[in-house]
Amino acid sequence: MLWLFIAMYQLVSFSEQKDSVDRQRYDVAALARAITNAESGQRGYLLTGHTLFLDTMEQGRADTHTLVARLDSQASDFELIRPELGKVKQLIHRKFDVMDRSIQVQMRAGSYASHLTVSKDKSRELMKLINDQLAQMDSKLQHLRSDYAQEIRQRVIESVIGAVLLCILIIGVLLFSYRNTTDLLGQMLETQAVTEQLSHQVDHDLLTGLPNRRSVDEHLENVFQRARHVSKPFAIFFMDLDGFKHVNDEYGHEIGDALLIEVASMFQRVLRQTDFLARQGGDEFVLVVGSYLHRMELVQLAQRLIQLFARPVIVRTMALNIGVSIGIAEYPRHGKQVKQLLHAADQAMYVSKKNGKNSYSFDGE
Ligand SMILES: Nc1nc2c(ncn2[C@@H]2O[C@H](COP(=O)(O)OP(=O)(O)OP(=O)(O)O)[C@@H](O)[C@H]2O)c(=O)[nH]1
Repeated sequence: MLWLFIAMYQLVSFSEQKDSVDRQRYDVAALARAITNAESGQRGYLLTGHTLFLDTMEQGRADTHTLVARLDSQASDFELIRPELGKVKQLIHRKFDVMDRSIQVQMRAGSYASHLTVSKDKSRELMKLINDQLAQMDSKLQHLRSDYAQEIRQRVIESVIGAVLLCILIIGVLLFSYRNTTDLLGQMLETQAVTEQLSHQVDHDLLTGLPNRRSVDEHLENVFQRARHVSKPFAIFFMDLDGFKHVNDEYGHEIGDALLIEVASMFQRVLRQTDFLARQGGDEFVLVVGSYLHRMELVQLAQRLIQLFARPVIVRTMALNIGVSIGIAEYPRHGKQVKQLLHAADQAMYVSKKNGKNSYSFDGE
């Protein structure tokens, strides 16, 4: 990570230095042009005598001074060209000296003077020396530029490798944390499933899967509160199987268990979704009819339940003859409290037993 950071920092730094070298080379080339312009102005004046050319010469001189000053100020960054720059400054000074003198002679002579040929040769020689120094400067700068370009290439490669490694690292970390998260999620789901199973076991009968006695109390309390609020009746069916002990005694507890499971599903098949069926214990079941309009509905339901046992119940190819005795208590007719109603339904069930079993009775009737 630190390596990538350093490589990128150096990449930016070398790019800036390369740009700086390019600017320096541009100035060197511009300096050569500025001196040539000044010289052209001088020649133009010497040949034609037009002072207009003196302006060109002065412009060239001014540009030359500006560029020399700029190269000088930047030379601290480019120590390697300082010797050539020093020589160029001296040569330029001499060059402009020669040019100025030839102009003054021309002005005084008033026409083309013969000695100007000497001055022209000197000027040419100086220009050649200047150009040689400028060429050397440019060559050094060009070398420096290719060194920087090489460094930049190197840093680009390092940055790309660093970035790829960083990506691999990030992906690795993400995959690792994803795996940990999934494991954690799996454990949480497992814990949740175990918790749900445990809470289901607390409220349900293990054999039949029906709600147990504990749930009956809870459910009845809710139904009772709602019924009190909206002043609507509800009914409790207390159901006890007839002849169940005989099945146990004759075929064993295992068949008795299977019969209880079968009876639970037979009951569920004739009930509505709003009815609540629970196993109270042993061969006793409680049914809460949460909503009905007429007592006749309760009678019909009780008859349907009894009718279920009109034929033997088939359990593992065995035909078992049993029945069901039902006691019914209605709210608010048979009691205004849950306990009272449960007791009333239980009592009514005993009346059915007494009346010959496999029948239903309403409390007190
Ligand atoms: N197989 C099995 N038997 C159970 C279970 N719980 C209670 N019993 C038995 O169920 C029987 C219930 O007794 P009773 O209600 O007197 O039997 P019954 O033959 O239906 O008698 P009546 O109600 O008078 O008709 C007892 O023998 C209990 O041991 C159970 O979970 N599985």
